[in-house]
Amino acid sequence: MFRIGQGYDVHRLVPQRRLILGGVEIDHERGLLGHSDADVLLHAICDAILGALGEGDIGRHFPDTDSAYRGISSLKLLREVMALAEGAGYAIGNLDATVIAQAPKLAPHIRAMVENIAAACHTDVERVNVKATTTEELGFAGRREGIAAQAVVLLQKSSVTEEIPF
Ligand SMILES: Nc1ccn([C@@H]2O[C@H](COP(=O)(O)O)[C@@H](O)[C@H]2O)c(=O)n1
Ligand SMILES: C[C@@]1(CO)OP(=O)(O)OP(=O)(O)OC[C@H]1O
Repeated sequence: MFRIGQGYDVHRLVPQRRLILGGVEIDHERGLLGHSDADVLLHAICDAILGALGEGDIGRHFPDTDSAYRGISSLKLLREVMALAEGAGYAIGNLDATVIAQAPKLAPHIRAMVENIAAACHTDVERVNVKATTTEELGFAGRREGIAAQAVVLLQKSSVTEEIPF
């Protein structure tokens, strides 16, 4: 009836790439490098859902050797992952994620990220939480070399989610 999963991802910050987090394009002097749009937050969420389903990871479902995924919006990947969950009879119980970034300041963008994630997962914004933290200038994130994200997702059988409001 319940399945829990966690996800973690890191992407490198480089010049001349767009910075997209939670499906939101953020004005910044560098962006994340990847085969897709490198949306590290959505990748961590995809992995958490896949983990809850016992379905491996994002690289297994969307290999970075497949040109179909070059530059793809990770919102599309999240919708596909969610379709797998729904096909197995699951809906989001709740989802919590943290973006680990020294910069830029993400607080002004969090609400838009939550709305994108909730829409892609066919759930209410009340079931989705996104946080941001720096690492106090320690480590790769602190040196602004990359951005990391982690996520935890609880999946519930859809029948339960319909009966029990959040
Ligand atoms: N990239 C970030 C990082 C953090 N925030 C917000 O600032 C708060 C304090 O961060 P600490 O790392 O000093 O704990 C944090 O709780 C976030 O609200 C942010 O907006 N963007
Ligand atoms: C998302 C995919 C899509 O090809 O590519 P990347 O953007 O490189 O992201 P990563 O987190 O390395 O996961 C692998 C791939 O699934």
